[in-house]
Amino acid sequence: MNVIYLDNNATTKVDEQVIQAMLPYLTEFYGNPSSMHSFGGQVGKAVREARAQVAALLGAEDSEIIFTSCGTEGNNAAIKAALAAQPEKRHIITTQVEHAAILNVCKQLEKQGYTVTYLSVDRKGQIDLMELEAALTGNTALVSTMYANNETGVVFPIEQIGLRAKDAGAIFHVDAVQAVGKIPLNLKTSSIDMLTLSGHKLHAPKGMGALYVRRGVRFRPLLIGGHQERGRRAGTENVPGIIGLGKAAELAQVHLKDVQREKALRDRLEKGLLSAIHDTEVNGDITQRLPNTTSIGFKYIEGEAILLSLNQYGICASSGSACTSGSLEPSHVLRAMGLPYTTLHGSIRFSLSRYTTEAEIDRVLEVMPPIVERLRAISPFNNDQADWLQGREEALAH
Ligand SMILES: Cc1ncc(COP(=O)(O)O)c(C=O)c1O
Ligand code: FES
Repeated sequence: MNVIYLDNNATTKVDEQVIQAMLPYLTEFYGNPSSMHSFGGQVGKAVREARAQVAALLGAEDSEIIFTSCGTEGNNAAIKAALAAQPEKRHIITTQVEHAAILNVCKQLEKQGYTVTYLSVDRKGQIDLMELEAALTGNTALVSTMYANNETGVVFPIEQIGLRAKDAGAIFHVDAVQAVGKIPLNLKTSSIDMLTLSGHKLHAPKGMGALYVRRGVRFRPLLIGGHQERGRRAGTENVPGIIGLGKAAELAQVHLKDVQREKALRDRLEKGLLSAIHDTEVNGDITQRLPNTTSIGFKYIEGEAILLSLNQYGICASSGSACTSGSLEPSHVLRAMGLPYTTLHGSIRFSLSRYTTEAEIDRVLEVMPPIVERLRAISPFNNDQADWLQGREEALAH
């Protein structure tokens, strides 16, 4: 059975050209980029080229790019660096809908005496800039928000957040793991101080990422050791991974030009599902959204049951973020948006990529209506019980 892969926000297929670019650095060019001999030196040159490719995608200087082991490392390093640079400040602002690689770091920092403001989101998944303004004080070291949400695709008003953070003298970090390669970026003209990206979301391998640190922003390394990455990230470089990320960045820049095709397929899927299946709604702000993502709530049924049924057709989607999907807890993102209980549990995320075809979308449109119909027929939660369930949910939340 052919797999129809619509879970690209969880991870993506490594591009064939990325693999080809990497291969020589797993075989013949195994030198250490820091070595004095030219055998290592040629590897160092390739690493410099990859850095330039990543910088070009972001509109950054080469020297502003630090290679990391993943998006999670980038986020950890950015937060810790921002706090270390301003030890007198003890306040952080983030949002309720961040990835675990931000939220769990913040929770740990709270235990260490920091105060964290978790900005709320509205029903569309958008933050309130007034709430941000009210939260900012002279004690705020860092504002860290995501560029685009991994579950809903909702894009935050990044520059408006950044300008407010800068006015208050805070460092502005952006987790752009889901945005890079899907939205054009130009960090030269941006208020972003630090930005995280992850290779495996843009057709490079897993376990590879980068952190952008604006020139002039004080940075303290997370990993201490050798002088690699200009002393900002110790450890012998993951050369094949770096070469792969560079190539993936170059390809992403080309692909950004025809992202409309992907968006058109996403819209076709969304419109098709909404018109064929009643009691269905799109979660999140559809005017400010990634071109590849749709999160759809199918009322009165369980998302996990839909996923299992889709799985039988070889269709991969997701009910929340891959990291938390084993937990059966409703998504913290959809919860923060205040979705009703009945939608919260029946929400599915479809995330497309440049490999998605029209035939694949049509196949999903073919199989989804009967799946939902069958599950609803056996669902104990019919319309009458929905109000009772919502009431119970609210009671439990208090
Ligand atoms: C928004 C966001 N931030 C951070 C991460 C973590 O990236 P990585 O898997 O490379 O650690 C992910 C991916 O799971 C993500 O979606
Ligand atoms: S894999 Fe995307 S949220 Fe963890």
